[in-house]
Amino acid sequence: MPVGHVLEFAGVTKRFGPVMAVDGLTARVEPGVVTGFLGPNGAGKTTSLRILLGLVGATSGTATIGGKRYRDLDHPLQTVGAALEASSFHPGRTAANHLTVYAQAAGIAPRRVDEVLGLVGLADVAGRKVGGYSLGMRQRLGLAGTLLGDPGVLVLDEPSNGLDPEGIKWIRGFLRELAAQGRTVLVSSHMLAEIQQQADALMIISRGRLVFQGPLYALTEPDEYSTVVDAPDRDALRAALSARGIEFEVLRSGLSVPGSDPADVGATAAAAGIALSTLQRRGPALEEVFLDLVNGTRVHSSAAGMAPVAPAAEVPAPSEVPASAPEPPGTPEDAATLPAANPDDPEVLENAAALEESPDDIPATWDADHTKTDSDVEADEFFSRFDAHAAAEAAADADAGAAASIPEGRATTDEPATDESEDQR
Ligand SMILES: Nc1ncnc2c1ncn2[C@@H]1O[C@H](COP(=O)(O)OP(=O)(O)OP(=O)(O)O)[C@@H](O)[C@H]1O
Repeated sequence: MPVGHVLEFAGVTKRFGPVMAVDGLTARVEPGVVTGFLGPNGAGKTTSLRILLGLVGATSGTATIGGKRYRDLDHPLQTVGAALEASSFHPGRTAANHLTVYAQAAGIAPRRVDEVLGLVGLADVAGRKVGGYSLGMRQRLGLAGTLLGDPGVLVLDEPSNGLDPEGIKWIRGFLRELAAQGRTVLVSSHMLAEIQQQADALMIISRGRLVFQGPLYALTEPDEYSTVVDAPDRDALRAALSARGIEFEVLRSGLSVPGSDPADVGATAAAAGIALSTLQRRGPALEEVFLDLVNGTRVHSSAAGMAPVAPAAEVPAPSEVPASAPEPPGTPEDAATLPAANPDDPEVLENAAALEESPDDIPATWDADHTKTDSDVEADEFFSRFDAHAAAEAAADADAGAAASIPEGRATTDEPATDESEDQR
């Protein structure tokens, strides 16, 4: 069974020129539960996750997985599965083909591709090109990719985006199951209503700063709750509460007793022989609490002193932002995330060559609907580095006179491909 790890953000700060994307984020994510990473658009969630995954360097502070930075992990793909965008797949490749490339590059057995596609409900469409997939299907494929290495940590950026209600229900159960197996599951979202259904614990950020961390129920304080009680004989109920010195407000729907426990109110009514028609606990609307936290009008003790105090300045578009500390190309983080390819494997080379497919192979919907995102660029970079690596290795082998010893099987995998799987891929 995969082992979950604690994720730790320690004073993480990231500046993009004048934009403070993440501002001293200190938080801890525990295994065994689904943790929601919540914040409005532009709050700094994706940047924090990218720092955790070594895709971008922090200006200061550290983010670790089981005490190690991503680049120091011995087996990154078997430790962390991450999906930061649903659309970072090449539209001209099939789902199975895509995952096969990743699996081969990481030395993961090809049968795992079929397993994970089955787990996310894509087995029947594994042979279809991803360009024809709906957003929800691409989300499922992203999730399948994260599971390839059977990792103990899952980091998912807005995984419910584009899912229909049935898909949302499915992913909720699926993530809970993964967490129940002891994995660490961190899921970002900008919608409380969505994360409320999925997560047991919450980390909320606003303008790059932590404004809450803890279990969902701790979002509100116990004294913010009241008991709403009513009886067919409301006058008798009022008299019984008053006789005990219990203060209440009169609502249309009954009597509201602030800061009380429904059990105590019920016992008072029972002692006076009053039958009740309503006995309910009511709290503040979580959506209001969330908005107050992100607007800075409510400060929670879990993030005391860290909440934003002033409205954010207008944020320039990324393209207008001069990079004060540009990321060096080919950082050690990049190298660590690039699994070694086996250049001798004919299928690896064939897969790499498939990327050069004619644009006619790409469904028209892709061109019409899709704008290239950072993640697409990352995917392209991944494959181009993959190709370059394979070509360099092949050239080195040829120089050494090793070309004649090209193996026929898959040196990076532990089982031969079947005819069926070859056809599908
Ligand atoms: N590469 C970049 N260059 C400049 N600014 C950036 C870059 N990436 C992010 N930002 C800025 O950093 C801030 C945080 O962005 P980030 O994408 O982390 O937020 P988010 O919480 O994930 O938002 P969303 O929910 O909209 O995805 C935003 O102001 C954003 O414009």
